[in-house]
Amino acid sequence: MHADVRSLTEHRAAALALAAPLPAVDVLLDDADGLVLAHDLVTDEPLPRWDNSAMDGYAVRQADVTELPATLRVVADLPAGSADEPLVTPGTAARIMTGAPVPTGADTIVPVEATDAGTGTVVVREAPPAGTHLRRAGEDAVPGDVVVAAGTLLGPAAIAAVASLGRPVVRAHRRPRVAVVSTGDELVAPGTPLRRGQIPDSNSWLLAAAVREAGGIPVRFGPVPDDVAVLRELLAGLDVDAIVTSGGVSVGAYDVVKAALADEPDVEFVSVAVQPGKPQGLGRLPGGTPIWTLPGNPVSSFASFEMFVRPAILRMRGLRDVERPTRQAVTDEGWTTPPGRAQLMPVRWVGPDRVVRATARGSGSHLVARLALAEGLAVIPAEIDRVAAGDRVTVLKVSP
Ligand SMILES: Nc1nc2c(c(=O)[nH]1)N[C@H]1C(S)=C(S)[C@@H](COP(=O)(O)OP(=O)(O)OC[C@H]3O[C@@H](n4cnc5c(N)ncnc54)[C@H](O)[C@@H]3O)O[C@H]1N2
Ligand code: MOO
Repeated sequence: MHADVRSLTEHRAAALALAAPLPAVDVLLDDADGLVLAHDLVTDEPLPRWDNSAMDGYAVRQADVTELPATLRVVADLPAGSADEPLVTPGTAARIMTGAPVPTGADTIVPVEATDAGTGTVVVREAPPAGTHLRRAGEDAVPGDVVVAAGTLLGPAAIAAVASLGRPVVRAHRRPRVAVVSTGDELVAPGTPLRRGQIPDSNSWLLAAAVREAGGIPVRFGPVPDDVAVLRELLAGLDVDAIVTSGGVSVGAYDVVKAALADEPDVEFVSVAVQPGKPQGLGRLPGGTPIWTLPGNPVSSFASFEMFVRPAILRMRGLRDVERPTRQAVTDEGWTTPPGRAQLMPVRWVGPDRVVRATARGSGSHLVARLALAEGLAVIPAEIDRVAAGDRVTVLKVSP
């Protein structure tokens, strides 16, 4: 392998090394969904906070219901939320609803279905063993327990756990704001009439959606012309956490991204032994903002984002696991792969463990329309020159 060619793994590590979890901020629970908790959330109270009833029924003393039927005097009525603290003495019961604190003296809950549902007195026909239908203080968590660990993605269940501790605010990593800049004189906004040579910009939309899907906040620019001064000015004025560009990084005469960043000491341009996605750049701008410069071919942009940018965004959000799930599959068809380069082949499922290429035309980096069929990227190692029908491949699951 040529000295300035990097392996997919090496470039991925370099891309990820640019990212660190963003600072934590206080976030209202309403806004916490999808953020990542920045510290262990420890309870200082038991959960449940007190013994409470798991059933609508009667709180009784077990000794009073050993012989059945038993008639007990009802001394209290305890809906959920009741602050009453009655005493259940021998021969008495308290009517109680699910969630109400169990009164002192009672050790058993008799469901209403096992009684005559009386309010002055109650006849108990059947009684469960002592302790039944009682939800004990601390059986969910005791003081000092980590209820939600740092690094947890705050989904519905984790947010419920936070709320149940009585915390209206959590400290979570803020989402990265990621500028997406597509470059190329040939590009116009979708909807603009095309003259010969022009095409609609699709990468800024692709990358903005990919940033959002990765949990970042995209700030989309594009298309930016092949003008070094314009691009430099745009990049210098950005107030974001990271930047992704598309286009202008190969060896063409008008490769604007490469030209604009050529003198940046902390930005490097390399060839990566992968197809699609060979020409790549990455590094930091003078203020420290990480930048990944992806090739302009749409499938190359897509695959490069998957490999190099998505994991970095996940890390900035505070996630520890930044990998896509993979699945082993058998391919129903064969294809050739470029010698000495790993291949990222867009595939779709044709059975639970079987894939074919998303398009029969393969991994061609311009096949943007057919890219929409891709459900995964088969990652074919650089040493493999040919994939045969029936071969096992590792598939990165990229569709939601
Ligand atoms: N002589 C060589 N030519 C090329 C090489 C090489 O090694 N030697 N590498 C090829 C590979 S591989 C790739 S990938 C591309 C990467 O080129 P750039 O990153 O400089 O991208 P552009 O030249 O700007 O564009 C390439 C292609 O993609 C289209 N494009 C660009 N931006 C968008 C966009 N936002 N939306 C839709 N389509 C876009 C553009 O029109 C070009 O067709 O270089 C090869 N060439
Ligand atoms: O490596 Mo390029 O990304 O194939 O078209």
